[in-house]
Order: sequence, then C-alpha cells, then structure tokens
Amino acid sequence: MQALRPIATRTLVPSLAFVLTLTASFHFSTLLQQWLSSYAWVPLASLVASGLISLQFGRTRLVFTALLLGAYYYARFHLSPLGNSNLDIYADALILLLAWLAWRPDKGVHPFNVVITVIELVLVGGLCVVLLPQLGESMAPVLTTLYAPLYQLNPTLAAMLSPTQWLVYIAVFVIGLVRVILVPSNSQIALWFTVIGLMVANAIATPLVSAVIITWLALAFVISTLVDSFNMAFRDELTGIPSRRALMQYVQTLGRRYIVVMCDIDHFKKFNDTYGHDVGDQVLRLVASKFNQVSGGGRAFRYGGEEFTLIFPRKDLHDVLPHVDLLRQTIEQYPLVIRSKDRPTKPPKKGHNKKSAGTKTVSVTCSFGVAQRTSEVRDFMDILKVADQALYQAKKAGRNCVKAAQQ
Ligand SMILES: Nc1nc2c(ncn2[C@@H]2O[C@H](COP(=O)(O)OP(=O)(O)OP(=O)(O)O)[C@@H](O)[C@H]2O)c(=O)[nH]1
Repeated sequence: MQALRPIATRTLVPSLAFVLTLTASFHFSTLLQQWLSSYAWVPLASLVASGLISLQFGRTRLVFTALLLGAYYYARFHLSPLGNSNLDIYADALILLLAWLAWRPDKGVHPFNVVITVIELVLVGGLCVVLLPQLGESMAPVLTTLYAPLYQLNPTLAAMLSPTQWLVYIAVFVIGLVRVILVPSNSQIALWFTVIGLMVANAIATPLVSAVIITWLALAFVISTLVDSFNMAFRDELTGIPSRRALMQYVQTLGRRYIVVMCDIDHFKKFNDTYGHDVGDQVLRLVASKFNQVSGGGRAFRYGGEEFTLIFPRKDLHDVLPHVDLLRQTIEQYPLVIRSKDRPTKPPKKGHNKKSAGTKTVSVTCSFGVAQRTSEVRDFMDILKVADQALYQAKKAGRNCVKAAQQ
C-alpha cells in the first residue's frame, strides 16, 4: 500500500485533467467540431512537436508512440467510416502494441536500435492483428458468460466494447498498472495514459474524441519529458532529494536572513568498507529521507558524497538549533537492518566483528555545523565555509553533535 501512494499522487492530477478534458469536449462538442473542421492538423502538429521534444531527450518510446498515435488519428479521420470493424481490429492491436512498447526499456536513438524497434513493432503488431480475431472466436462462449452480468448492470457501458475488447482492455490496463508500479517515472505514466486514452477513444469512437485525446496525450508527453528532465537536472539520482545544482539556484531566491547547516555522516567510509557500497547507498537514502522531513521550515539538499545541506529561510540561530538537534536524534535512533544479501563483496577487515557482515541492526550518526548570514558574512559560499568550519568543530568534539559557528 505504501508503494502505491506516490503513484496515486502522481497519477491524480493527470487523471483529473483527463476526465475534465473529456467532459469539456462533450460539453463544447459543437464548438470543437467547428474548430476541428478548420484545424484538423492541430493534433498531428502537437504529436510532431512532442515527438521532436522526446527525440531530443532520447525518449524513443515516446517518439514511436507519437508516430503510432499519428497513424491512428489519420486512420480515424480519413479511412474510417465509423464502426468499420477492420479498423477496430487495428485499433485494438495498436493498444496491445503500445502496451508492449510501454514494457520495453528506452533503447536510445542509435540507428541499429531504431531498426530493431521498427522490426519488433511490425512483428508484434502483425501478430496482434492476426491473433485478436482468433482470440475472440475461440473464447466466445466464456467471454459471453462473463459479459452477461456487465450487460445486465449497465447495458450502455457494456455495449461500448465487444466482449473480446473488454477482456483485452482490462488485461492491458492491469499490466500497464503493474509496469507503472515497478517503474514509476513520468514517461512510464504518460505511456500508461496513452493506452488508457486509446481505449477510451476506441470505446467512444468519434473523430472529435480521438482528436481531443490525441492532443491531450501529445501535451502529456511534452510535460512528462520536461518534468523528468527537470528532475534529472535538479534532483539527486540516488536519494531523490534536491541536488547541489538545485541548492545553488535556490540560494539566489533567499533574502537577507537565513541559516545554513552543513551535515556529514560520521565514519561513513568505515560503514562502506564494513557493509559494502550498496548498504552505504541505502543509508544515504535513509538519511536523505530524514533530512527531507526536517521540521522548522528547513529545506534539504544533497551537497555531494555523504554531505547534506539544510537551508532555513527567514530564521535565526536560536529558532533553528532545536530542529537540527531533533533531526540528529531521529537519525541516531533509527534502527537500520542490514540484510545478509547486502554483504560486502570484500571480506571484513582484520579486527572487525565478523557478525557485521551478516544480518544485524545498526545505527548511523551525523555531525552538523550551523552558520547564519550576518552583515560581515553575506555571500552564500562564505556562509557555507563558516558552516563547514563549525562542522569540523562538531567532528573534533566527538561527532554526533550540532555546533553553531561563533560569528
Ligand atoms: N555508498 C556510497 N558511498 C559514498 C557515496 N559518496 C561518497 N561516499 C563515500 O563516503 C566516504 C566519505 O568518507 P570520508 O570523507 O573519509 O569521511 P568519513 O568516513 O565519513 O569520516 P568522518 O567524516 O571523519 O566521520 C567515502 O568512503 C566515499 O566513498 C555514495 O554515493 N555512496
């Protein structure tokens, strides 16, 4: 359940936006229809723009998805008298194809990989087109039995899709959800929404709804690519908290009154040597998550290595010190379970407790140096140096403590 919470949070806004867009498209359908008759190229143009932006960032899956959506849109507008059952098979096959694409990793824009992907797409797509009607025929009795209760419950909803479509769509929805849980990136969520969007477009099957959904998806691709790129630039990859680059940007927005805290994990080298680099990484993630929850209005950044920085805007030393000490205690008291699968590749050094390589509970501690902006020390890098000196004092005083600079 815990793992589902961030996914629910990240899909909430796009879900609401999707429902709102659909509702609005029904509400203003006459207006949109008129608009679309003059500007039918807009969804295609949005797909081209989103495809080019995705290409720029090496998101090949989004590029291929944009191309496939373009083909779908063209077919809905130009090849389809509505209810064309051949087109329905292609549209269902496309949903399976996109679900398959969403499971593949991004292979980049190397020409060889692009050719391989195109071959795979043709093969998988062709297979879906051949197998789908056979699936419908061979499972007809079972599907009809399963379909009957839905038909009794809500005939209008049930009639929107054939029994085979219901089976395929529900399966694809669940498989997509599993993928999003496993890889909860924004582009993965965008791919899942593409599949859902196409299912809705197939169920409603009007060119207007297809146009609205495709334009919406093109926009979602651009937003997801930009958000992912922003995170890459400003979030620390290992811990997920803002990086040093984000810190440098953030300090430009600070006023004249703020506190800088430098923190360093104690004896982290020894920790790495004893338990292995992977366990060291886990500790960094844990410490970062505790920093992220610091009270008193502080903002946490990973400065680099095993060093973290806290900024308390519009605060004085006496406001901040209790919160920093509370954070120190929280980290110290947190029991870390070291599992045996994370054993170091190297054997423990001579003199180390052999038990330390197995499963046991340990704790880490941190030292903190605190400095404030004063009329003498105004530049951020100078304040950082003062905080670093205070941190050095904390290390000298025996570690696991907070030292404020004598300013
Ligand atoms: N696992 C892991 N280790 C890291 C990472 N970044 C830096 N380190 C390790 O952090 C350790 C820092 O060690 P030192 O600077 O010697 O300091 P220390 O052992 O913490 O000792 P004191 O600061 O004096 O308490 C080094 O062993 C680095 O390899 C990282 O991303 N992951």
